[in-house]
Amino acid sequence: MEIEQTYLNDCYLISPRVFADSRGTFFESFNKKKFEELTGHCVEFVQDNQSTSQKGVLRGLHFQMGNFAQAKLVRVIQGSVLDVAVDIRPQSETLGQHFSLVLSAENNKQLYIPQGFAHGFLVLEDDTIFSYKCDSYYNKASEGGIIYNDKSLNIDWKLPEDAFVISEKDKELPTFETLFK
Ligand SMILES: Cc1cn([C@H]2C[C@H](O)[C@@H](COP(=O)(O)OP(=O)(O)O[C@H]3O[C@@H](C)C(=O)[C@@H](O)[C@H]3O)O2)c(=O)[nH]c1=O
Repeated sequence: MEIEQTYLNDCYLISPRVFADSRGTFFESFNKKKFEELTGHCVEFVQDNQSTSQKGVLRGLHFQMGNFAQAKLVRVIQGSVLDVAVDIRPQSETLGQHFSLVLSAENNKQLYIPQGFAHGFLVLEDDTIFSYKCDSYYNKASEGGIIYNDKSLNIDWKLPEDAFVISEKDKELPTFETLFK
């Protein structure tokens, strides 16, 4: 397993070591001890989530507030997404900045998104399966979000917006400025 710090503090890119043989492949999708040794961060994941989506689906940008803030370890099991993590920690030097990358079943990359970030992804292939671990339980009352096309965040989603499929809830999300005014 290789872990690289991204330019956003505490946000890590993880590349598992993949073993291939005549049967297929094997890799450790999570190893708590190695993760903690390599990042210096203690993690206690309590919930695993999985979603399936068709090409063009955009989920996000989401976070949970207060005591229900969630760190997430995200990956793609089938297909591919453009994954985006936005630093919304009020005291952070990189407040409002984001990190994005393609996560796919082919590259097996994972992103560790710490608490205090908003997260979203755009699905790049039909029948994509997205899987993630969270260190805090889902709590509907603590859900927050930012509109995906927020002007100040300026995220390049790489595909034309008119093809996006977005939930009614996500279309109504506030701007970054509204949250941080
Ligand atoms: C996130 C979540 C949703 N649900 C329910 C609520 C709702 O009826 C249904 C679908 O929920 P949503 O529309 O919020 O699903 P989705 O838009 O996929 O939400 C997810 O988006 C990505 C970007 C994230 O980062 C996640 O943390 C999560 O917020 O599933 C749970 O029961 N547990 C959960 O942990």
